[in-house]
Amino acid sequence: MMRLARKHLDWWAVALAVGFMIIQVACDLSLPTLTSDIIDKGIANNDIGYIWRTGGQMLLLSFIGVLGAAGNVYYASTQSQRMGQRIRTDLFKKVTFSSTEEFETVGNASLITRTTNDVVQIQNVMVQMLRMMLMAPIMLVGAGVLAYVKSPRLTMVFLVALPILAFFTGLIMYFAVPLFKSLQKKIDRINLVFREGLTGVRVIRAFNQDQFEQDRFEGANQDYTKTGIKVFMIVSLMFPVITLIVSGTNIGIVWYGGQLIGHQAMEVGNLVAFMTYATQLLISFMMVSMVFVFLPRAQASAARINEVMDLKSKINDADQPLDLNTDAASLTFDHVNFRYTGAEKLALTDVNFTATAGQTVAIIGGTGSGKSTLVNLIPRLFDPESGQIKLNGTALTAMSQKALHDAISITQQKAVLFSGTVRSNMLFGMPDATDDQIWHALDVAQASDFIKEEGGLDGVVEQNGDNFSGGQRQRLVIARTILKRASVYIFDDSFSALDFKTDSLLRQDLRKDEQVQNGVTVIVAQRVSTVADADLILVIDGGKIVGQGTHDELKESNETYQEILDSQLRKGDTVDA
Ligand SMILES: Nc1ncnc2c1ncn2[C@@H]1O[C@H](COP(=O)(O)OP(=O)(O)OP(=O)(O)O)[C@@H](O)[C@H]1O
Repeated sequence: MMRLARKHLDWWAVALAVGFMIIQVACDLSLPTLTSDIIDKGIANNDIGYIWRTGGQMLLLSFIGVLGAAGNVYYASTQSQRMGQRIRTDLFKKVTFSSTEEFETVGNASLITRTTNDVVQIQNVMVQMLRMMLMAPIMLVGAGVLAYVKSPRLTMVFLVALPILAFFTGLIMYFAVPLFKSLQKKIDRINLVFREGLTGVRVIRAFNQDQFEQDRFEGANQDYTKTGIKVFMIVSLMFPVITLIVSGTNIGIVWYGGQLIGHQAMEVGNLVAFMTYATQLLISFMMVSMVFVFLPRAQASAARINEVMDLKSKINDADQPLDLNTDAASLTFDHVNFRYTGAEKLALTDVNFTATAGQTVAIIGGTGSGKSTLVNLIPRLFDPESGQIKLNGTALTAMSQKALHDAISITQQKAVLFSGTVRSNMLFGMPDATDDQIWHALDVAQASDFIKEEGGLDGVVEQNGDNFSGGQRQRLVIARTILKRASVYIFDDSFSALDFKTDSLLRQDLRKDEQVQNGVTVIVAQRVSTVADADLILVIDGGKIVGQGTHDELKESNETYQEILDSQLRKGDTVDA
């Protein structure tokens, strides 16, 4: 928590919050003494002028006290909100610009809770700390000293009241703190079930699992609610206990103070002032305790946020990145081995090939054979265990990730679109593209017809592109990939959602596109018809390249390729390149 506070609070604003708080506390503490003076000097001597003067002073001090409180609230609130905003920005940056592998250990649902709810916990405690944690100790010491000045003997009452108060507060904290900590984990669980329910809503309905999912969510929801009720019941005990102790202390003070007045060892005004100081002292004590009750929850939240911020990305830039030559495109895999973290087996073994500008490399293989793994190494989503990948003659690890990503245009297996318009989605890879360039990319991707029907480039794209069919979404992301000027164009299983005719037309147009032909094209596919016209086909099986060559060469000599070909021809597919 301190680490986050040090990083995200403006210390000048904290200093101002402290300054305003000191003004407020000083005014609050001076009022009981003035009340006592009015009683003992003004009323006792029937001095109306003194009463007016002192009353006026009290009014002025109250007004200054209110200004102090307002100043403190202003800085406490703005600083805690700013702190929240800055933490959220940092978290988002960290998640967006780091490699994905590390975040899998935290999980998406928990990441969202950490960016939202955990940050709110910290904000709430920070505003309390900047108010109560500052006010309470000053008030506690100030009221204690002033009460002692009024009557040292009567101060003994606190020797009884404070330990009782400390005992009950300790008891409440003992039970509440662990529950507060577990609340955050239970919110994670709610988010997880909610997210799964939301993203899988169609599957849930299709399999008639609505009730099962609802029960699962209800379970998580009830678990959170029960813990929440328990913890807030425990905390709410604090108020009656404090009221009881404050009232008990006042009774003690009146009883003992009355005796002192009877023996003329104390004045009435001083007793009234003493009672006010006693209340201020006990309430301050309670406020400090309350912060200590809520602090552990915020500490737990801070630890969860720091855990994300401390995640070290395995993919880093070289100290002095080399420039990337973009004139002559080439892609080389030089004896590349790759293993997923913690996996026993290599996911890719000794992958070796080179492709140059204008060439198309196609990767074909069965499900789980390692096709996506291979292409994911190109944008450095992961780094090889051994061997080297070179882009335009430079090792990927020797250039900056920004230069690398600038030189790659990729369509992932899952078509990802963002809410906005067709144009805003297209400009994602090339912000300065003209409308003509966008229409050309849409033409090549066989997408212009339906885009014209859907309102042109200003047509709305809903979240995830939900207002388009799977095949249309796929064509839109292919167009986005074509639009970007790059050295390597990667299409990871992008043509599988297209019908044979569209697939064939698209590849024909891709071959004619000058910009794409200036780079290397990598196509991942399961259909032989999609890869048949490639310059180099890599047949992959169990992470190994078991054959490479052209369609005609592989058809003659490669057993795995022949098996794939046979199975697809049997199913009635045609190899129409
Ligand atoms: N993040 C991951 N962590 C661990 N293992 C993984 C991960 N992603 C994939 N694998 C494993 O690596 C192997 C290759 O997976 P990959 O996704 O590259 O296959 P693919 O050929 O693209 O399959 P498909 O055609 O079904 O998409 C599989 O055995 C898979 O279980």
